[in-house]
Amino acid sequence: MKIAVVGTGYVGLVTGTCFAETGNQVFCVDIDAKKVERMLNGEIPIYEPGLDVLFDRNVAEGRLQFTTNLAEGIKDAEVIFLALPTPPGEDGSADLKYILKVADDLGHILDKYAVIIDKSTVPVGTAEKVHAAIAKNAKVEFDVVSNPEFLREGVAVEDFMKPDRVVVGTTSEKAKKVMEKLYAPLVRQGNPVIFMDERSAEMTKYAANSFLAMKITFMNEIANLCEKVGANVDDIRRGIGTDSRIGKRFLFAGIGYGGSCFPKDVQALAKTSADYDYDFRILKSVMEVNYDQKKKLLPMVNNFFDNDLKGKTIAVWGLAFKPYTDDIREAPALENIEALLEAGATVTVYDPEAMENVKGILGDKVTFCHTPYAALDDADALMIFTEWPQFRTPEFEKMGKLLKNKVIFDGRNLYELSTMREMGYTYFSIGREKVS
Ligand SMILES: NC(=O)c1ccc[n+]([C@@H]2O[C@H](COP(=O)([O-])OP(=O)(O)OC[C@H]3O[C@@H](n4cnc5c(N)ncnc54)[C@H](O)[C@@H]3O)[C@@H](O)[C@H]2O)c1
Ligand SMILES: O=c1ccn([C@@H]2O[C@H](COP(=O)(O)OP(=O)(O)O[C@H]3O[C@H](CO)[C@@H](O)[C@H](O)[C@H]3O)[C@@H](O)[C@H]2O)c(=O)[nH]1
Repeated sequence: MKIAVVGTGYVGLVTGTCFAETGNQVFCVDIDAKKVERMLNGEIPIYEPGLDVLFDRNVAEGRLQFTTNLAEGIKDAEVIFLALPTPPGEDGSADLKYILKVADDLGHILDKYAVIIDKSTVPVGTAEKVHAAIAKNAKVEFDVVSNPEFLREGVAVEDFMKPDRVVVGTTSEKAKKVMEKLYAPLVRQGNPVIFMDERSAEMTKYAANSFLAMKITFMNEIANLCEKVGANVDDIRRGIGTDSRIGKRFLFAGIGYGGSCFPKDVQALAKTSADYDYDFRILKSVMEVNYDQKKKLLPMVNNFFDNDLKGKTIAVWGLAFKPYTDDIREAPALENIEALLEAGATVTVYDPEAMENVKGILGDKVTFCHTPYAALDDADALMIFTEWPQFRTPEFEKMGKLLKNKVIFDGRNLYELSTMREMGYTYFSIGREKVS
């Protein structure tokens, strides 16, 4: 098929590359001329494991092309993906200006039937708005379909190529046939394309993200209670996760959820609820608890140093909001580092992928180190914010020699309490007893 992808950010690039890999002819369109220039030079603009290989192959074999010109990109395309940003507006609702601008442009240039696909996460009613914006000027027939994306950063290729399900919202039989053809190669392993109307598809995306954010938040609250009653949240996770009605995934207590999706999508669903005069109380709690959870380690650090961080050096392992990505959007590490700096501490940091992005924000306010151990040299304590695999089995003896105090504040529960005890560390984690 001939496919156009408008917006070559995270989702657009994965969508375009994966559809090229399954034999389609894909044109990616982006307004960012520098980004397009880099891609035309064969450079992939994001870090995502496994995507580079597919990107290189499909560019080399001519199935994946790039342009800044919308009319060139959509020429003869049967489907046009809109993978554009939907950042939170001032009132928390998803800002549709990028999508509606492209929709308006499409109305002027569409010259044959095409299915326009909302791939971005957009509130209920957006497909109708996109339809109206195109229809204002369109001279040809077209359909607008809602097809939300469920991929996770870090495992995006696997999620896209082997989706648990594909959700398609359309009430047009013609568009349904096109969507079935489009997704046939991806769902042959037996996972379904679930068809529904546009509004239900739009809600499904917000319901999925909000449910997962709630699941994590529930475990974070259980963790907070575990600390008070003397129970271990990891045991609780194993104890309840084995119940197939609950499931093992997304039960890891920690330093709060971050990233480009959960925070903004929970907020946007709350805004939709308010718009429709519905008081969605669970969502409000999820947001409140997560706000506090992200700062959870700070009182422990302050308390350990008698509320005086001036002159102290805190080493930080992990900046990305989760492993296998360089994405730092809403990453818990960032606001904790800001608080440490504010309190007068010096901060040394290490992250295998995200340091370049953090340099753009913190500049020389922190010291960027080339190895995890370099960050520990003469530091008073270690804080951990991202569960990169290389942090899981470090050399504790070497760490103990580098650190001034053998103390770790772990926002990801990476270590066994027994190991920490044996190695003589003071160890704070989430929802488990303190080791001292
Ligand atoms: N990042 C994820 O993991 C993820 C997963 C599922 C869904 N989503 C949703 O997908 C959407 C896109 O997210 P993202 O992370 O890929 O966004 P992004 O900000 O990384 O990328 C968006 C791209 O759109 C481009 N753009 C803006 N205006 C344009 C225009 N007029 N014409 C062409 N290109 C234009 C930007 O230059 C940028 O490259 C959002 O709604 C997001 O909520 C994201
Ligand atoms: O048990 C868990 C699982 C996740 N997290 C945190 O939750 C956040 C989000 O993690 P994850 O869902 O893996 O990352 P995203 O790439 O943001 O993916 C989410 O957001 C995407 C954008 O909408 C959706 O497409 C995905 O389905 C959805 O999982 C991160 O801060 C994680 O550290 C936890 O704290 N505990």
